[in-house]
Amino acid sequence: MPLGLLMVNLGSPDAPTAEATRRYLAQFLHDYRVVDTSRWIWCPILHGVILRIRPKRSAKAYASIWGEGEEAPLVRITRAQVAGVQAQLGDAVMVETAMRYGNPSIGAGLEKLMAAGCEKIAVLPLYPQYAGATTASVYDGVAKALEDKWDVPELRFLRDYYREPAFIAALADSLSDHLATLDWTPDRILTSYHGLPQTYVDAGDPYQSECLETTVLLRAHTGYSEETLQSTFQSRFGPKAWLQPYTDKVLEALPEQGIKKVAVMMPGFSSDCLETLEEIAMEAEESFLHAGGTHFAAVPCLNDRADHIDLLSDLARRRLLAGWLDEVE
Ligand SMILES: C=CC1=C(C)c2cc3[nH]c(cc4nc(cc5[nH]c(cc1n2)c(C)c5CCC(=O)O)C(CCC(=O)O)=C4C)c(C)c3C=C
Ligand SMILES: [Fe+2]
Ligand SMILES: [Fe+2]
Repeated sequence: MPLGLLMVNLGSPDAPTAEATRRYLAQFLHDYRVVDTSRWIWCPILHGVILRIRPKRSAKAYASIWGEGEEAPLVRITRAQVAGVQAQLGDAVMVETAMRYGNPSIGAGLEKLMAAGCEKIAVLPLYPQYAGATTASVYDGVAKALEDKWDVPELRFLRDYYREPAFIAALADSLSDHLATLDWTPDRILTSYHGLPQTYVDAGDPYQSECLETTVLLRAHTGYSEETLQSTFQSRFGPKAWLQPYTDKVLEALPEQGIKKVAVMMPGFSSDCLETLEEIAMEAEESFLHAGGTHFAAVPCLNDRADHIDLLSDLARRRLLAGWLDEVE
């Protein structure tokens, strides 16, 4: 009987169309972990305004990064990660891809594993830093997918992995590999993390401190100073205050301070996606150059780099499957 490993990422629309994007955003933005506002207030705004306007705009952005594949970059890259980890873990473990929103769903992934006879399933949310909106939402998604089952598998979850030395080393190597392809050296390197409403952190979400600690660990590993390697937060949504400093505002202000060569890396994203490929590598680059910057580089996420596959396989073996593996091998 194989062990099951479900690798879960956020998800993307099924196609870069307004209709598919509306379906995806409707599921995503109904999650209380993502938007904690009372439904009496939120649903009229969501259905009356956001789901009428945003899908068209976001679909255009998705179309600009979609490429030739049938699936969105985030889904394609996650499948490549799953294939890499499956190759390393061998036949004792069956590895499946799942998305918190959209397809392939968490429910479909669990069904496949259970149909193959997995009675023990480990869940690896592909978020290095914990946030209620991401990691805890995966826990909810797994519980929800199992709520109509009489016979539920034994489950284990990974909470975060930003402190793993191999994660920090992979980030540092991906940065130096990318910088080696440039014929210029950045004056400033931003570590840009997805944002979160400030109120969530004030209420106790540890995400901000895990992001800041990631950058501290990366500084210690690379030797970059506090001034050179700076943390920022991107991808705001709505009018509330989100975690600061905001990546776009920092980038727009840097040229005036004489900092015109900038590299941005995104250590909170395990694979490239809309927020890295479009928001940073297209939009942020354009506004930085417009503000007077001369050189801009977006460092690719760890994606299916060999060191990332090694890290994910090791996390699965050491922090999820330990003990279970001895029983099946
Ligand atoms: C509405 C509130 C949002 C919260 C809170 C939020 C937290 C959060 N998200 C990620 C990672 C990703 N988010 C992505 C896209 C995305 N995020 C939001 C909103 C919130 N995110 C929206 C509406 C979207 C969709 C795109 C758009 O319309 O702008 C993605 C990329 C998905 C893709 O298909 O490529 C990722 C990844 C984290 C890590 C996080 C909290 C820490
Ligand atoms: Fe609703
Ligand atoms: Fe998001």
